[in-house]
Amino acid sequence: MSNKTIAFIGTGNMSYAIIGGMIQSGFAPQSIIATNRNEEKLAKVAADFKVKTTTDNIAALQDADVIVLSVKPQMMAQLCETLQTADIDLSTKLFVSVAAGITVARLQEMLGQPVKMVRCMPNTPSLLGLGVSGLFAQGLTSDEHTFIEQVFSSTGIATWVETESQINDIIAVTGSSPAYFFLFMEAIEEKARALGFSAEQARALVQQTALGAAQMAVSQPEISISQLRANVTSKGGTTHAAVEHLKSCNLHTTVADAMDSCITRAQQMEQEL
Ligand SMILES: NC(=O)C1=CN([C@@H]2O[C@H](COP(=O)(O)OP(=O)(O)OC[C@H]3O[C@@H](n4cnc5c(N)ncnc54)[C@H](O)[C@@H]3O)[C@@H](O)[C@H]2O)C=CC1
Ligand SMILES: O=C(O)[C@@H]1CCC=N1
Repeated sequence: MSNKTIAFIGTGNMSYAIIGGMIQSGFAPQSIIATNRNEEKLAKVAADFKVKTTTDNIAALQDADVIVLSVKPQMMAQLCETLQTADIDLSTKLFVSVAAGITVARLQEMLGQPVKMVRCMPNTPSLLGLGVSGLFAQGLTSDEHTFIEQVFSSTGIATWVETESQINDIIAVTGSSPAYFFLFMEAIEEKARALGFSAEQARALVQQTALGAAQMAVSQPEISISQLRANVTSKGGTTHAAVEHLKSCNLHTTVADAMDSCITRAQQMEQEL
């Protein structure tokens, strides 16, 4: 494993998940710095992962080789302004932004110089080593490329895209999509409760079924997902009735439209921020 130090600036949900995945896969806690302006959030990261923590972004910037910018997109300009005014040579650092809707060119503008920048679009299952991260960068050394790949493949699957605009597609397909699955689970859970199952039973039933379905897809790559569905669906049976209802409500089109809304929103943010 590389001896680079990596700092996560703005360690909230997403960076917590990435750090968790890194620690689980063997990164040394002392090579990771987590910052937040909120001491309570840092106390949890320190207790859970034993990484270094600080509320001082500039100290983290000073001490790290790789800087992951992980604040909400709307907070990014303000953060970059403080980093830019620190008396530190930013050209010696490798930056990674996990923010949706801010281009490399705009991030460089926010930092006041053409720093080396990786766009990364991770997702929260990274915490369990089951994440997906889309990566885009230009001009990395092979050492930098290897390090970034080590970090993000430690949290699950890491996949490089050729054009920056594909990062917006990755948001729709994997960055935001855990929420689509949770929404579907919420809907089943809600109906299970309406049918009389206790809250505890409803939760256990829905999560075990989601896990089982995902695990069946993962463990049998030779079987298409639509075939796995067909295997549950007896002709003229109960599943058929439910699936036909979902199809009659245009589920496929609805999902595709939702993913287009996700991409459109990322493009709008690129203009706004
Ligand atoms: N949550 C998700 O599923 C995903 C999020 N992202 C991206 O990750 C970024 C962070 O999102 P979340 O982790 O969900 O947000 P979050 O709000 O949970 O975390 C951001 C943290 O940054 C801290 N913060 C804000 N300004 C700061 C500053 N100047 N210095 C130090 N700390 C500061 C906040 O206290 C907060 O805890 C966003 O840009 C988002 O687009 C990307 C992929 C998935
Ligand atoms: O909702 C968002 O904007 C972020 C990016 C992908 C997941 N969460």
